[in-house]
Amino acid sequence: MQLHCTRPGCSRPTNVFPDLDDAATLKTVQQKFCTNCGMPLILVGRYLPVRLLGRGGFGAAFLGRDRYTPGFRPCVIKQFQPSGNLSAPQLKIAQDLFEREAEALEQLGREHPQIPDLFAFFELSVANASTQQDDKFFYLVQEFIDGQTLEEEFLRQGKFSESEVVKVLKECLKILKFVHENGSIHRDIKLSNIMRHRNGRIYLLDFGAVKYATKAAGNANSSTGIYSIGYAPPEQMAGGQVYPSTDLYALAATCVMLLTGKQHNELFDAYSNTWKWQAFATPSRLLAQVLDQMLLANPSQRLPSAQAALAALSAKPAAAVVAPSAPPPAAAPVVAPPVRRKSALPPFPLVESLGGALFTGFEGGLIAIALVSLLGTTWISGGFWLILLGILVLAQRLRVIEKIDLVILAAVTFGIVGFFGQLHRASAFVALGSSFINVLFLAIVGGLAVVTIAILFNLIYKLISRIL
Ligand SMILES: Nc1ncnc2c1ncn2[C@@H]1O[C@H](COP(=O)(O)OP(=O)(O)OP(=O)(O)O)[C@@H](O)[C@H]1O
Repeated sequence: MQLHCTRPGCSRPTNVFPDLDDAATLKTVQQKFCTNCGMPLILVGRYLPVRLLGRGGFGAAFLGRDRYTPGFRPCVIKQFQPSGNLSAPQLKIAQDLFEREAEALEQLGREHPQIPDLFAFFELSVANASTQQDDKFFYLVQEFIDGQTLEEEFLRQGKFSESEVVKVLKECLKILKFVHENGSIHRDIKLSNIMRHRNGRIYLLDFGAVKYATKAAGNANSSTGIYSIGYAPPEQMAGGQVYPSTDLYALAATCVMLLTGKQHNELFDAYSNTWKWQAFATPSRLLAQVLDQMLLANPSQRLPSAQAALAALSAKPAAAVVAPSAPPPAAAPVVAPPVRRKSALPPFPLVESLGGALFTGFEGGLIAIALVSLLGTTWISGGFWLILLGILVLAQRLRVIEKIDLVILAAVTFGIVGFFGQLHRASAFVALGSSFINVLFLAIVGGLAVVTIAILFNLIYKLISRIL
């Protein structure tokens, strides 16, 4: 069996112990030490670090096994190292803070199914041969989530669809609502701290509060450094007070990366202090409004809570732009991005509307053929035709169907009408016959007609938007 040394900087951390392949020996062996640096490998006699998962500025995360459970339950062992050379009183503060934050994490993990359970927290004093002093290490052991972080998914697949982003956003907001209502703030929401279990469930990982504990001991007056650049809002970057809305900003920054497939430095214009993400994605108006409200630089103007963001997401688009009740931003520490003058009408991208029109026309032609074939040229078939067309337009507008769905749906309908439609009964189309080619011809003509109307409509629409 392989055990991984947790001493930072150990030059040969991988240790192989063939005798530990035997489960009975693994359960009873007293201790094993790193063959390179002498660090004890079986932590508090129980947890076995097996593999390094990642190393950050505050320590490292290891995949571990719990040898006190029958199946050697997998777990994640997180190691935090207080920054700098701390004096004895500073180290004491670090210990107290770490303990307090671990208690908060224990409660959150126990009570919320989408926050990993905390199994153990402990500190370890290990002699350091080169300094002749004891090194102190802090460990948290928590539930292993068998899945992938959104960062891994993002690097593999690129941008997410709008519905995937909305799912992630809503799930995280619900978890944050619980976290905030319990008096905690995550402080470090980002792609690598959101995980999707293999069963699809979203988890929130890595509460920065524990990092805060180890850092704050070094500089009790500052909260600097407990954030990730690109995700953290101005108040956090400036080392100021953090609020629940600090987490909302970071979550929205995460979502715009997922929506656009771009890194935050491509989406944020530091010169004008504004987000430019809408140049790379055209989500529904409601989602765009909510994300923009979460991304406001001034915390007093930002959506104030996860509950407010969830409510805004299920509100009608116009309601989402209403600013939250907040104190006036007179003495605001940060500059809010300039409010863009928006047209009273929603954006209507030309390419999207032409695609939609082509699809609607194509489908309209096919549905007309099917209905006339089945019901004849009656008021009933006309009424059905209008209802079905209305549903199609609405489904596109609400983005229930979009992009590749349109092509698949058009192909499926075309196949059904072409192969199974009783076309010969359509008196209006008898002249054209019921062959496959004629169906295609009719559908294309229908599509082109609607495209022409859509172009005219778009021109008129733009004209009205400009006047308004
Ligand atoms: N509870 C967990 N279950 C499964 N994997 C985890 C868990 N916690 C962390 N990981 C994995 O370990 C990796 C490293 O975690 P860690 O929190 O140390 O780093 P990070 O979040 O990438 O960096 P930083 O410390 O800068 O925030 C994560 O990216 C994730 O893949």
